[in-house]
Amino acid sequence: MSEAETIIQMENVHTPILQDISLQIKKGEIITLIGGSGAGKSSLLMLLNRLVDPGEGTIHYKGKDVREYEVPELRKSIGMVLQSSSLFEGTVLDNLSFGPKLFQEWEDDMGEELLEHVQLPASYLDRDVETLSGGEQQRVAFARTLANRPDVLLLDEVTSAVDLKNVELIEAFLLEIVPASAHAIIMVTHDVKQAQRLGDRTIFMDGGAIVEAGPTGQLFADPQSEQLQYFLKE
Ligand SMILES: Nc1ncnc2c1ncn2[C@@H]1O[C@H](COP(=O)(O)OP(=O)(O)OP(=O)(O)O)[C@@H](O)[C@H]1O
Repeated sequence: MSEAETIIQMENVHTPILQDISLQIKKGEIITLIGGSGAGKSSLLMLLNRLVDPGEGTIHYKGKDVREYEVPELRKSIGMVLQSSSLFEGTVLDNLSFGPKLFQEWEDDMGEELLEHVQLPASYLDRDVETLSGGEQQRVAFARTLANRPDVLLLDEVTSAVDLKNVELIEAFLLEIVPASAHAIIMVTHDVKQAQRLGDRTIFMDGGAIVEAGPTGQLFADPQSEQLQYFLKE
């Protein structure tokens, strides 16, 4: 089997919050990012789509420094979904079509197709987003991000405010998306069981640094650092 292509490479990145972050993410990987509150997980995600730039070090996306991309182009290709989605006022269709219309890529049958991915019926296209449940809103937020056909998804606590049924649905389509379109997913989660269910590799952060990283099964079965051992006991 040929070696999977590196899609993201961070080298010795420092910010006021993060210390010496180096990592490599390959196409098709799901990376789960764990660590206590304030460990720097969200800060790391924000570097990847240029919500923050490093003080020192470099970040390459598809072989090119992220600072060489136009920001809208980068954020189209590296999509982000947060814990509580901030959908725009209006209908589901308004939300789904917004990004693709900016890039003249909207086609009429896309709405239905996008909702299918997140298991919502086509009739939802005309629903005002305010009338949806929290879990449904979160699924629409995913569909809105997927509408831009991103190659990488950054997910920050995306299931922590939804019920179990929606957690299961979201996890199921995440596991489908990666093999179907070779997206890489970098996912912050407080739920270590979720990290184990989804992650190919897991990164454990503490104090703004990566303390330990490795194949998920191995990391949980045999944590090396005292910090991770302590974190898993909590
Ligand atoms: N804009 C900011 N200005 C100053 N400090 C910040 C800013 N954003 C984050 N921090 C601090 O940086 C540290 C890391 O925050 P970050 O949100 O990345 O952690 P996290 O691991 O995602 O935490 P949580 O799990 O609680 O969301 C925290 O101490 C936080 O208070």
